[in-house]
Amino acid sequence: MASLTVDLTLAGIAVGGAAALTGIGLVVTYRATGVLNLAHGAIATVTAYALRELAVVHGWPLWLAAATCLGAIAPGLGLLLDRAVFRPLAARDAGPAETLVATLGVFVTLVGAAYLLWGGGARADAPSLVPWGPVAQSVAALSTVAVVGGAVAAVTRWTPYGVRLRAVVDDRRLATLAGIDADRVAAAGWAFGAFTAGLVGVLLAPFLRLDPYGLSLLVMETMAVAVAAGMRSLPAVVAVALAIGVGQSQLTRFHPQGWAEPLLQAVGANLFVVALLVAVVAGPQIGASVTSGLVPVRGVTSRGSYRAYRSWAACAVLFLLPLGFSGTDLSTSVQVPAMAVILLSIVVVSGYGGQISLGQAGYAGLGALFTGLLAAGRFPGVPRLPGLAALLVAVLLVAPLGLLTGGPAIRRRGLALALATFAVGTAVSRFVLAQPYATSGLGAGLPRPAGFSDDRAYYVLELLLLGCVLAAVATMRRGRLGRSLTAMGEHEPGAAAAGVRVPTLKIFTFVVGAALAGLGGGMLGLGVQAFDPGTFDPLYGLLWFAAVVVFGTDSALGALIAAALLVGLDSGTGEGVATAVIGVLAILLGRLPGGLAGLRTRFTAAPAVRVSLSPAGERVRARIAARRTGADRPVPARHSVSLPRDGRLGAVKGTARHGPAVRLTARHLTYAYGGNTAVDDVDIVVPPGRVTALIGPNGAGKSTLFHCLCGTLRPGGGQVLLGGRDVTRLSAHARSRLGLARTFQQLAVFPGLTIAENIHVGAEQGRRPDVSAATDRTLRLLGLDQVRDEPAAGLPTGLLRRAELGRAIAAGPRVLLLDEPAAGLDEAEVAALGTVLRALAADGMALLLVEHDLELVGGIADFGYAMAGGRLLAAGPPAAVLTDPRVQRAYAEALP
Ligand SMILES: Nc1ncnc2c1ncn2[C@@H]1O[C@H](COP(=O)(O)OP(=O)(O)OP(=O)(O)O)[C@@H](O)[C@H]1O
Repeated sequence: MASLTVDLTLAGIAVGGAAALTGIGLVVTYRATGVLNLAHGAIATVTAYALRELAVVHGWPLWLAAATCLGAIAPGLGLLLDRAVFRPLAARDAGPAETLVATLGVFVTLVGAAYLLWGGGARADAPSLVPWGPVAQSVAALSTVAVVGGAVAAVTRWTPYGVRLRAVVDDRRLATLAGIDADRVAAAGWAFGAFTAGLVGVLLAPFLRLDPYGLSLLVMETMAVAVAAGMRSLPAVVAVALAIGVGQSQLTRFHPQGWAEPLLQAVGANLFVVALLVAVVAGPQIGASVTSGLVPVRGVTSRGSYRAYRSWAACAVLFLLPLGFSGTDLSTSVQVPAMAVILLSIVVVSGYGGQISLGQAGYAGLGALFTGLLAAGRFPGVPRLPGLAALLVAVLLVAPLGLLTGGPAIRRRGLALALATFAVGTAVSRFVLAQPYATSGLGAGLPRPAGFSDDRAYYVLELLLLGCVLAAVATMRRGRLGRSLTAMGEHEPGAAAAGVRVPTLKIFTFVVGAALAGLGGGMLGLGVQAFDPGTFDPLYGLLWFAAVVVFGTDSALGALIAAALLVGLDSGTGEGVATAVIGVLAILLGRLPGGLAGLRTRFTAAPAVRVSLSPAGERVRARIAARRTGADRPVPARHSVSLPRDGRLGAVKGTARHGPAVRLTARHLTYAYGGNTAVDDVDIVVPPGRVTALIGPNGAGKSTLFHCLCGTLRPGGGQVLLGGRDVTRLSAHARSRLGLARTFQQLAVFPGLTIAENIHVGAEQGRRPDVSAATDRTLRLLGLDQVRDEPAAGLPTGLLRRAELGRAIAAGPRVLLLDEPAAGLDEAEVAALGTVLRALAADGMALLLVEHDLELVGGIADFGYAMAGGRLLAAGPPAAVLTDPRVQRAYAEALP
């Protein structure tokens, strides 16, 4: 017994050691570059194959092959990735979403390349650098971890590189300004990270299957240890890795009775997946807290244009083409509509809702599994159902499971959400799809619906279902739902401030996404008449996501083309080609803002002879031009876009619609960031019919107080009252529905919507009966009626500030909080803004103005508060506050 315990512990240490190496490599790369390298596992796989190629195929001595692989190939690959992929992204300040897609692209490319070069079968002859036996392996693993971890600690602590690394980690821009070559630091980080990946690959390959997908995925799962350690602490990485490794092997000792045994075995075998799930769902947020749309690539939104109709017609011909083939064997073609429905599920979640989902393969697999079980009469408590009914019931069963990823999405964003959805997809695959108790007997003979048993008839049925899905997806794009989704995807806090019920909408998109993926999976299962868990491997979740992003995340047409490409390439040229092609395209995307959709417009939007278009056509052209340049777009000279100084202020009348005037009150409000108290026992009152100003030097705590008032931060102490109602614990969107509106310091407009649509979003969330009239009135009031149909993307800042203000006031708020509304406006615009704000106050609205423009404050405020160091310094008439010696001293002290 004791020897069993020791043996299992040693085996666990060997696995934990490999996971620790993965974690160390990931953390170092992340700290040096800000990139969580999802391709780590693929680099491990390629290095392991390279070692086998040199030592086994070409007969090199093992030490020479290992030195070449670990000393040259793996770090060289890291350097290549740095130069070719990630440095260009860093140079143009690409967002976390683009970087994530690039790492996925690298992952998919390397896996596809490994597949093409070395085939898909598992290799049992990977050479081992470590003698067999648990003692030797665990000693080797521990000593490697000690050497690598110790070297990293020594380098970061005691060498000039370490100092530079720490400076870059703290503040990359500042470090660069101080003369540090951040690119070299990043290159070293990539080389080291790839070296550790290679080390893990060559250590693990002999003991596991060496196949392109399996090893890559396995190493990816072990990134749980880095995530659990908050991507920071190396000792924590090692401790978590060893604990999971040992726990995993010790679990193999337990053999409970009945259903618990396979479950326990599955938990044991997949403990890293469980740990990843727990770490991303319950652990700290990793990565930047991204506040804008996560998925950068949007297709051309010239919906309704001639070119769009032409593309759709071409696509329809492509999908109808197989029906013209002679014979009845369409066994490959039947996979295309099913795949298209699965990819459309990603379009809904990521393109429309702006949420990253890497786990759609899990839902597709569940759809196929449930369809099979229902059709075979093996679903517990449900009688055997005919094929079509089985498919539809399966969709209904899968839909609520969308909560599995929708739930984490409420609190998680960016990288954390990507990992959470990946972990959910992997867990579904491992705990359900791959379990014999769920799937036995479904390998073959899944019956198609009666009357659709031959390929041709079934293909027609699939086209009908695809048509229904396209119609449903198109309705999601329109009207209030479409605007709310776009707003949420492009600026989540902005959408919440406008009153969009962000958590509900997120759940909704994930539920619809799960239903569609389930439908596509079921169609695929019926199409190939078998349930194969391998078809829904978690890796496909990554590949399908990359494919959708490459063809324009919000483009339904792109999803159809991607589906045809994925199925067609693999069946026509051999498996692995589609993977490699999609991977390369995803990498290229980083070099081509706008994605393939952007590429399309590049060639088609600039005809040699410029034909003059109708006004609508010109708008599309302008929109395309903006996408190509990404620059601020000049506003057409013929438009009058200045703010009205007085003439149109009649439009203000009745702007506030949320009922009687109220005051906003903060009592003893306190907020601390860790140990730093940014707001300290502050009392303020914002009465109706007045402009109240809040001033103070940089770092005074104004923004933090502002966030506590509007609900984006939850104060640590004190109360916020709206009228008599305590709203301290209400979310931002709930406060907005009670009549509290806000603008943002950093512009919060929705670039994918027109100026009028931006304002419409605010008006319709305010539940006004007169949404269109309120939108028109607001456009007039702010002098925006001439640019109402211009897309917001790329318009000048002054106009966008007004559009944001318009969105806030169109909701008919009773209290309006403005965070530096004059930033980016010229003198005339500031003066006109002041006139509008005074008119709003005269109409009964309560306004709070956080502003650095003291002239504006002195000119329009009725009452002023001054803060410094988190506390109120002075309160009273603006002139008195501005000249208060304590306030002047605080400003003087804050000067550099
Ligand atoms: N996200 C954060 N994490 C940690 N500390 C923060 C954070 N945001 C602000 N702080 C700190 O809280 C204090 C108050 O910052 P705050 O941004 O509220 O001041 P402010 O008056 O709005 O400044 P500014 O006019 O420059 O926007 C500062 O010391 C700042 O460094």
